Amino acid sequence: MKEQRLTIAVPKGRIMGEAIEIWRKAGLPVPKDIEDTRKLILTTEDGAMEWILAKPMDVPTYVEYGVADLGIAGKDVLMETGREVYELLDLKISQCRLSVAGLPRVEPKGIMPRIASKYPRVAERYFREQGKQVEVIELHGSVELGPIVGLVDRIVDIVSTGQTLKENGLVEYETIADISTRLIANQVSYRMKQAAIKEIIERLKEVI
Ligand SMILES: Nc1ncnc2c1ncn2[C@@H]1O[C@H](COP(=O)(O)OP(=O)(O)OP(=O)(O)O)[C@@H](O)[C@H]1O
Ligand SMILES: O=P(O)(O)OC[C@H]1O[C@H](OP(=O)(O)OP(=O)(O)O)[C@H](O)[C@@H]1O
Repeated sequence: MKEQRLTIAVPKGRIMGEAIEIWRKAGLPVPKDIEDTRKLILTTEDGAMEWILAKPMDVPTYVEYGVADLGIAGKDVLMETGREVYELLDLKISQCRLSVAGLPRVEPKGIMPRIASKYPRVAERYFREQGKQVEVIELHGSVELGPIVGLVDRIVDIVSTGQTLKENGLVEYETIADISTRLIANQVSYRMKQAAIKEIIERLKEVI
């Protein structure tokens, strides 16, 4: 594996813990001190892999441009960014769904209902495919606030346990997609570093 040193873009935040766990279970090297450092680039002790710690939504960007050979990204992020990367493996972690939600028993108003989302492209596409004209308003978090404060009629957001919706008096109307975390690759790296990448895939497959 030494001749084929790999760089992987890993999302900071909730996926990272689970990704580290699956990586360790597969017997793959994880940089020392990864859980308690502010450093953004870390190398494994054997020098075989470099880990770039990125914002979840930015992981496919590093991979498409080839500064990372591999990446770990939610299907939601892949759907939203539409980056040209190969999706190699479903890691089956951080499982959730992307849904349409809103206040109970309240129908969308007007000819252009408003939709709030951290996923504006996914939301646009979903309603367009349904033949519905909507105005999508991009928010960067706490999206559930949207319908409560009267900003929007509906939200498109991640639902996992449903607790956030419930505690904020919202209900789920439709599921757009089931979401889980994927291993992705740069298209050129996948060809040039095939041996090292395949070894990682095989080891991960054994523990998924
Ligand atoms: N409640 C949840 N339960 C399970 N998985 C989730 C949940 N929310 C998000 N995810 C998955 O985890 C990924 C990363 O979520 P995380 O909250 O760390 O990112 P983020 O909100 O985009 O982070 P940041 O706000 O720091 O950019 C998402 O892209 C999605 O695939
Ligand atoms: O169904 P649940 O288990 O309650 O999980 C769903 C919540 O988790 C995510 O939010 P996150 O914690 O990432 O915060 P955010 O609103 O800042 O994105 C998502 O955007 C929902 O708000």
